[in-house]
Amino acid sequence: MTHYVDSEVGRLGTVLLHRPGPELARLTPRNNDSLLFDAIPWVGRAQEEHDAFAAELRGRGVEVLYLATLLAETLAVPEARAELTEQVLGSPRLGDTLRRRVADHLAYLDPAALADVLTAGLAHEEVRISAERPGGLVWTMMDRHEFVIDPLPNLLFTRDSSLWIGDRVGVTSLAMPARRRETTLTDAIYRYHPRFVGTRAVYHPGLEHLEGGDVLLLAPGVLAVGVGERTTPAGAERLARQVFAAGLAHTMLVVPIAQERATMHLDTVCTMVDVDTVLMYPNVASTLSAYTVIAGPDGEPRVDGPAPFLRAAADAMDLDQLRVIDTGLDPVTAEREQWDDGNNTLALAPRLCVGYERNVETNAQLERAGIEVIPIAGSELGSGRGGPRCMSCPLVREPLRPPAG
Ligand SMILES: NC(=O)NCCC[C@H](N)C(=O)O
Repeated sequence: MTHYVDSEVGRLGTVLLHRPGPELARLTPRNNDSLLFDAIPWVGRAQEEHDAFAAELRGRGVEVLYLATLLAETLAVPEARAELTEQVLGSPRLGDTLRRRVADHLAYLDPAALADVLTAGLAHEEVRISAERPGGLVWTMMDRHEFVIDPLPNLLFTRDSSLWIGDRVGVTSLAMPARRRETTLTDAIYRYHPRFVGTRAVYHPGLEHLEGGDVLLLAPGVLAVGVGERTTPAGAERLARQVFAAGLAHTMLVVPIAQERATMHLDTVCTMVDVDTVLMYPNVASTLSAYTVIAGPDGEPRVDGPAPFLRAAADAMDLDQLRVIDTGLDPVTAEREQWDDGNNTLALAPRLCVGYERNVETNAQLERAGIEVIPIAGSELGSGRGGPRCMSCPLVREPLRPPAG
């Protein structure tokens, strides 16, 4: 099985999604902020919206892989099961007595049920405690609203926890505590699932912070990496070293973005909709800048700039200029639609993308510019602040440059 991605827009062949499940039902007004959701989603409706998104992809010939299915299949491999179980049991929050109770609880679960616990977490009242099997001091002193294993509601945003560059997978290094455990799951899937045997890695979670939503494959050999609330300058430098050493890219544009929630990743303000066209938040289009990083002769990354992002990108991509489509017509509409992930489109092919239907102005702008938009509902999915690009991790795209050999 060859997985290969060298652009944002080559015809999409295979994508990894996560159908939201019981982990969303863990969200409450007490924990939604720390779990990075802006509201409490209606779980059933979020699932319907997600199923409709997946159906649109399948209807256009895209193979949809589900993270929970891959995880359950991965957990059938004894080494993977042992590793993922040890990881959650290794939490210093548990203490020895509660650790034994949780270990017993997990030991009886079949792979699918264990996958549920690893994604939805384990609530205080779900641990089997009795006079013969006491919870000990930690369990007794715990608030009943606390989790023994934290849920992962942001797994929905598969874009951030892994990414593919060429034929290599990068398992990222997530910055926010609420998301860190996600990469233990993606890492295990790529290392143990039979589908990925022989896959080489270009990044791993022990490295500096880097999130997939910050990485755009502008053209074969040219990456853009946002640096802001999530990805750090050190993460961008590390990725540059890794991709240059592996021969996966020759140029990386490092793009500073505001360190705030509305612009948490580069793909919240800019996505590609054609080989030479980006959809961009107009309030930043003229001010975004970029440092151009290339591999020096000694292998050390060499840094130039900053220069205006659009200029630097066009130069790196060997274009006269990069075509820009604005989201929204006036600043207020633009700000509203950016917040609702208007910029966060998923390209299925050049000039064909998926976008949230609510971003009426943005979608009209795209259509006027000759880009077909497949509108999907996202009133519930969007409560986690992510759109179609955030909710998808492409594993196969038709190459814009055929793979060497
Ligand atoms: N690439 C993206 O912009 N992903 C959206 C992630 C949303 C999630 N609630 C987060 O705060 O990390």
